[in-house]
Amino acid sequence: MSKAEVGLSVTHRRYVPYSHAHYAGHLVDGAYVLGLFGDVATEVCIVADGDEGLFASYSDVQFLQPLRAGDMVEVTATITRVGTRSRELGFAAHVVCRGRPDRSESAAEVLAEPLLITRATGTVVVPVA
Ligand SMILES: C/C=C/C(=O)SCCNC(=O)CCNC(=O)[C@H](O)C(C)(C)COP(=O)(O)OP(=O)(O)OC[C@H]1O[C@@H](n2cnc3c(N)ncnc32)[C@H](O)[C@@H]1OP(=O)(O)O
Repeated sequence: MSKAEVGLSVTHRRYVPYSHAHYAGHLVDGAYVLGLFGDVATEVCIVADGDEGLFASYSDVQFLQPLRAGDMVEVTATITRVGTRSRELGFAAHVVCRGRPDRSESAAEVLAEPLLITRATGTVVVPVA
């Protein structure tokens, strides 16, 4: 039986390796964050419906701030609508720690406030219960 309900959420936290730097200033491509959203959506589907689910579409994606190699990023997916087999999810990615190369090569700090870098809305589809 489905446990899907509005408000159910899952959070993942991950270090962004320097191997993923893609642009000047060690910026990471936007697709990297969408990959993280896919992973956290998968766990939502498992928790709610006992299946990995399939990502059907994004209705909105906003890249609000850059993500950089060396960041510690937290991604959250929250169910915002429950259909028969579809579940609409709201996504947010926040940087919680960031490097301080001005201090030393490996210096880094916890940000005073998590920095919202990406927001999205998407729909996953699960099998019939
Ligand atoms: C968790 C993350 C996983 C991934 O990242 S997987 C990798 C990327 N995704 C894929 O490869 C998926 C490829 N797409 C598909 O296989 C199919 O395409 C779907 C399984 C997603 C849907 O196909 P079908 O099962 O035949 O859909 P239907 O029976 O027409 O509709 C079932 C429910 O799904 C909603 N829906 C279908 N397509 C979309 C869409 N494009 N955007 C939003 N919703 C969609 C409908 O409305 C309905 O909803 P209601 O059950 O609540 O009534």
